Parts: sequence; structure tokens; C-alpha cells
Amino acid sequence: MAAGKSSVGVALAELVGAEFLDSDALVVAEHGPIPEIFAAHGEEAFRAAEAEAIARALTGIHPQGLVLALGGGSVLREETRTRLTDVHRVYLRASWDDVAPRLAGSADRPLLHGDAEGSWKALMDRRRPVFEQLASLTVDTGTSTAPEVAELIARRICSGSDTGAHTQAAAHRIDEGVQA
Ligand SMILES: Nc1ncnc2c1ncn2[C@@H]1O[C@H](COP(=O)(O)OP(=O)(O)O)[C@@H](O)[C@H]1O
Ligand SMILES: O=C(O)C1=C[C@@H](OP(=O)(O)O)[C@@H](O)[C@H](O)C1
Ligand SMILES: [Mg+2]
Repeated sequence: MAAGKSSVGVALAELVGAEFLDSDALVVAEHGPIPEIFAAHGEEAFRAAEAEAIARALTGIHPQGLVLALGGGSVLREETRTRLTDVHRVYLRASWDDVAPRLAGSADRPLLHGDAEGSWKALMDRRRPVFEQLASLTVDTGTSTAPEVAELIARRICSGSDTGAHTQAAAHRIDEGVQA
């Protein structure tokens, strides 16, 4: 949460000319605000809606390619991790010191209500091993802006330092985007 997935995703999609989708936005469009889903139906209902939204996004047709920003907890579902096997999976690594100022004034992440620092650190301790194992590319976001992080991701993918599966066409598009 607040590593910059949504912001970097927008910047990366623009850079490479791909479509952009965000699993949170897809869930909100269908079911309403995230805090209200958690309050009315619980986290499991949110996770189910999130998994469905991601499945639909990944099975949809995206002629320009797709950059999909995931909600931070979505990959705890094995079903979702399996769906990501054949795509680039970028882990945006951030510390609490990085994310604390970014979270200031934000109330749309129900898992951080109350003790945001304690909750974020506890969640990350549990999730970090999953993120590390799933990622085909890891990028530190600390002192870089979202467009800078996006450019770094595109360059790393082009240079082959991402181990994720990808098509020739996608690599070519990214290459064009980076040089533009
Ligand atoms: N690299 C960055 N540097 C500074 N602020 C950032 C960066 N990436 C994102 N932000 C800001 O942090 C907040 C959370 O970013 P967001 O993209 O929503 O993260 P996530 O989707 O991982 O939760 C937003 O206000 C965004 O503008
Ligand atoms: O980490 C999580 O469990 C969550 C992260 C949020 O998305 P971001 O990671 O984009 O903040 C959103 O899906 C929801 O509040 C739950
Ligand atoms: Mg997000």
C-alpha cells in the first residue's frame, strides 16, 4: 500500500502506449468505495470482487498491451498468483519512511485505519516473502518520482533483467516508448 503501484502504473502505461487498468478502480466501479465494501461485507467479499476484477482484466483483449496495477493484498490469493504466471510482475519496494508521507490524509485504505504504521509494518512482514517470490522484477521506489520509477521499469524490461515471460511485440513497444 502506497508503494506507488497505481501512480507508476499510469506513468508506465503512458510511456509504452499500453492500456492501464487498476484492480481497485475496477472493484470500485462495480461495487462502490473500498471502505464501504469492507464495512458492509467484510474483507473476504472485497478479496473475491478483487480476484474477479483481476481475472477479467487479464483475460480481456488489450491490443496495445496492458499495465495492471494490483491492490497490495490481491496476490495473497493463489488463484491470482497463478493468473500472473506469463506476465511481467513488478514489485515496487518501499519502506515505511517512504510511504508514511504518501499516506498522509488518505482514508481509502481500511486496513490502515487506526495504527497505520503498526498495521502497514505487520502486513508487510507477512506479505514480503510472497511479493519477493512472485516478482519477476523488483524496483526500489524510495527517492524516485513515479515517472522515474516507470522509466526504470521499462528500461529493465528492455534490457532483459526482468525474468518474466513476455512477447517480442511487447518488448518492442516498450523499447519504442523508452526511446521516445
Ligand atoms: N515515487 C513516488 N514518490 C512520491 N510520491 C509517490 C510516489 N509514488 C506514488 N506517490 C504518491 O503516493 C500516494 C500513493 O500512491 P499510489 O500510487 O496510490 O500507491 P499504491 O497504488 O501502491 O497504493 C499517491 O498520493 C501518489 O501520488
Ligand atoms: O494492501 C491491501 O490489502 C489493500 C491495498 C489497497 O490498494 P493499494 O495497494 O493500491 O493501496 C486496496 O486494494 C485495499 O485497501 C486493500
Ligand atoms: Mg493502488
